[in-house]
Amino acid sequence: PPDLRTKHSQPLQIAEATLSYRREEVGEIFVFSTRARKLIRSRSSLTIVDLTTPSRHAPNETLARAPPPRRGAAMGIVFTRLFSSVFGNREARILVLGLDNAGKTTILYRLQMGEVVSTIPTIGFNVETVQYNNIKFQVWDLGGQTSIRYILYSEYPYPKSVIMM
Ligand SMILES: Nc1nc2c(ncn2[C@@H]2O[C@H](COP(=O)(O)OP(=O)(O)OP(=O)(O)O)[C@@H](O)[C@H]2O)c(=O)[nH]1
Ligand SMILES: [Mg+2]
Repeated sequence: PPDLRTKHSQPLQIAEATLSYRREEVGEIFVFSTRARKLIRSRSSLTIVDLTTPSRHAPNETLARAPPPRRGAAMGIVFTRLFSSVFGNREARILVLGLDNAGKTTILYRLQMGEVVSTIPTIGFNVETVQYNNIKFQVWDLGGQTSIRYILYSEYPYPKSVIMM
């Protein structure tokens, strides 16, 4: 696994939360902003986000939400394009990272089952294989609560891609 404690550390603006992140030259990152409701894609390198640095917000306030997006059509198209363009027919492992209450588990089960299910805060992680069109991917959804972030992220097997929420 990448060592999250090395390399450059720069501020990253995500949904009004200023986080500290460290860059690893391994792949790509996809940042899905629930607030801006858009996907920001960086082709240059995978950025593994170290969320152990406290933000200026309390955890549950950090991603204060805009009104709920219309789930369904728009998001489906976004993810179809995203995963088709990147993975083709291959299997891929994807890591979903983000602060607690950001909507990571919701996205995982929305992708897998096509509907929004009610969630509870994730202790540990969820791993699901999601078949989406002709793409099969293994999604690791890691709990975002402060006390478990660092250990899980640093022990996580090397991912192909990251969805940061
Ligand atoms: N309004 C709104 N609420 C959302 C959205 N996505 C998720 N939620 C709600 O936000 C709450 C937290 O969602 P989760 O998916 O459990 O968040 P999480 O990132 O998995 O949180 P942890 O497991 O604690 O890291 C739930 O009540 C969801 O129903 C969204 O796009 N809009
Ligand atoms: Mg969760």
